[in-house]
Amino acid sequence: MTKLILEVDRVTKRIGNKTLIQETSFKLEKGMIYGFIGPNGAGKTTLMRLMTGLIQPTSGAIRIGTYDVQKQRKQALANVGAIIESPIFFEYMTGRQVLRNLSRLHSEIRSADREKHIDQLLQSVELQSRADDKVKTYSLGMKQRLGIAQAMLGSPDLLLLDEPSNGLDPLGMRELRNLILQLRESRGLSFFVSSHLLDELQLMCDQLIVIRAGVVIWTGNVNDLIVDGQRLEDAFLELMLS
Ligand SMILES: Nc1ncnc2c1ncn2[C@@H]1O[C@H](COP(=O)(O)OP(=O)(O)OP(=O)(O)O)[C@@H](O)[C@H]1O
Repeated sequence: MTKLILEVDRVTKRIGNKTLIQETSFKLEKGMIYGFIGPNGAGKTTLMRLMTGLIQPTSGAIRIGTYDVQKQRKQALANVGAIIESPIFFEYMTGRQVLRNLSRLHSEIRSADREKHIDQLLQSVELQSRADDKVKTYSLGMKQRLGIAQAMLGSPDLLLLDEPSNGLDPLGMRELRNLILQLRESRGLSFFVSSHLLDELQLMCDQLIVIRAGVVIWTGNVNDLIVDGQRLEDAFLELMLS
């Protein structure tokens, strides 16, 4: 049976007289990789900020598991990790120190389990051999992987990644994609990934959520949008022009 992880329920966000997100609803299920696409300014970052409780909806609700993000913020967010905008680390710390520091913000991690949890995370993102080097010596891809380890502190079911491939070279992109696919496989994690790099999304996503001018205009299986070996980019442009 599919397990519902997050539900966006008729969410609207207005700032001043501008409607950033309008009456938006969708559901995310366990073990799925969702691509979140839309033109510049469509509202992707705004919706991801709403989903992680960084800003409040004007109306509607966001539930994670059975918890309301607004009313039961702490319990709701225990099940979600996020990288919204690029992760910023203290570059003079080692990767392990960064995770150790941030782990203190997670009361659900028992202090006796902390070091083991951090070791497992470093291993999951393949940073164990560089764990005790300073972050300033890391490549962008390694910093992005450390960001994923940070988002996985406390073992959430869902990771929200806002444009994670930005700035990565083709090898870095492939490593990130393989990491996402492997974490879904080994841990049953779900991912919600926004990106303008549609070829990249096509290689890893099961489902797509398409937003235009604050309104979700298409949700469904990637293969239902793409016809006969078409590129996602072409299907997306057709949808935008329709
Ligand atoms: N605090 C704010 N006050 C007013 N308008 C805002 C605010 N934050 C975002 N906007 C506007 O809301 C719209 C959606 O912005 P958002 O950053 O969510 O889009 P996006 O889809 O993430 O874009 P991009 O692909 O360029 O990153 C834009 O028109 C933006 O200018």
